[in-house]
Amino acid sequence: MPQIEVTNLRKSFFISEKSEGLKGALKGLFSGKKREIHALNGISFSIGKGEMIGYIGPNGAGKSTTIKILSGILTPDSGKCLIEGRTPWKERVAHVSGIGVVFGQRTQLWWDLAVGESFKLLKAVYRIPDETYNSNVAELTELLKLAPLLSVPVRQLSLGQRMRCEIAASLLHSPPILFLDEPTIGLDALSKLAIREFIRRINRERGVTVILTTHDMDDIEALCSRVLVIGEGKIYLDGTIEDLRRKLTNRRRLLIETEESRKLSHHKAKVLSVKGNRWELEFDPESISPAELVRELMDSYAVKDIYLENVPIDEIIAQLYKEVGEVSP
Ligand SMILES: Nc1ncnc2c1ncn2[C@@H]1O[C@H](COP(=O)(O)OP(=O)(O)OP(=O)(O)O)[C@@H](O)[C@H]1O
Repeated sequence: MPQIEVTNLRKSFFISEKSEGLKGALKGLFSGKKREIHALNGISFSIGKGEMIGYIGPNGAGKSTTIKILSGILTPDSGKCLIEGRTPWKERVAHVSGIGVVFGQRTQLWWDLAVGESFKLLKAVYRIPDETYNSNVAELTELLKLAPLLSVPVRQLSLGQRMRCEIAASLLHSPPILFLDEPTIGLDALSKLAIREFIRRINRERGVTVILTTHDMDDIEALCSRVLVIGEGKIYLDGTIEDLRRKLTNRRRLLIETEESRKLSHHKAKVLSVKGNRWELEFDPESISPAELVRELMDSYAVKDIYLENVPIDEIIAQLYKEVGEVSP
């Protein structure tokens, strides 16, 4: 049986209609005119224990709404969701002991308390036994390098430091499932790598199921074996990154550096860019194999260096988001 089973979830919001300007805003406030937004339009998926899922989609697609329903914060209008046999919004107390949640844009820590004090409060909130708490704090402190931060008030932490503490806080009660909503937003490259490495580790070593929403495709490529793409409140694709690539493009790129200033061309490849003697070509591997293309180019030009690559995932996702469209409020 899947650990998470979501069937036909729907959720709408009503927002006040308003015209432009202050006058329009005030008029909208009092006119009572409302417009319905279908944030989730009947989504279904199931997730097995220990999976690491990337949940992606354009702004306003319904990602955070899904995570809020899965964590019991929001109640859907209709549909089913069973997580380890529980319905999140009906059995909230039992449910929160089995999940960890991190919202990158919000904190679950107490702003004026030192991090260590926040952890102790969470211990009380979740009724974590001493032994579990002590061993988790020790392990998380070591893995996320929290020792110098435990005595610092949360409001004095940098974003990257706070995010490490947020992730530790979400795991203090050893939940088997972790929801991460944009955990690397605004972080520098080094902090992102540290957080990624940690997520990979708890997934591998503790078998924690991870659902990760992010706009950072490097996060997804580095971590997720499976992606769920949501657009206009519906699941648009459920598969591997390779499935995503294949569905949207089969084109490949070749970077080639020559030792001559002659213009480079090939009838089965399109030149995307030129910088000095460095050429970026795009081709369809069904019309010419990479080996054949390389051989033909090497026969015709003095080639210094050559590098084959896929179309970058960011470009693929940008193309995908154009297809699924942004949900405008
Ligand atoms: N509390 C709310 N009241 C009214 N509308 C809402 C509310 N929460 C979400 N929405 C609307 O529902 C839609 C889905 O929002 P949601 O936050 O789930 O999107 P998202 O995929 O997480 O987007 P982003 O990538 O921008 O964070 C949007 O159109 C949003 O404006």
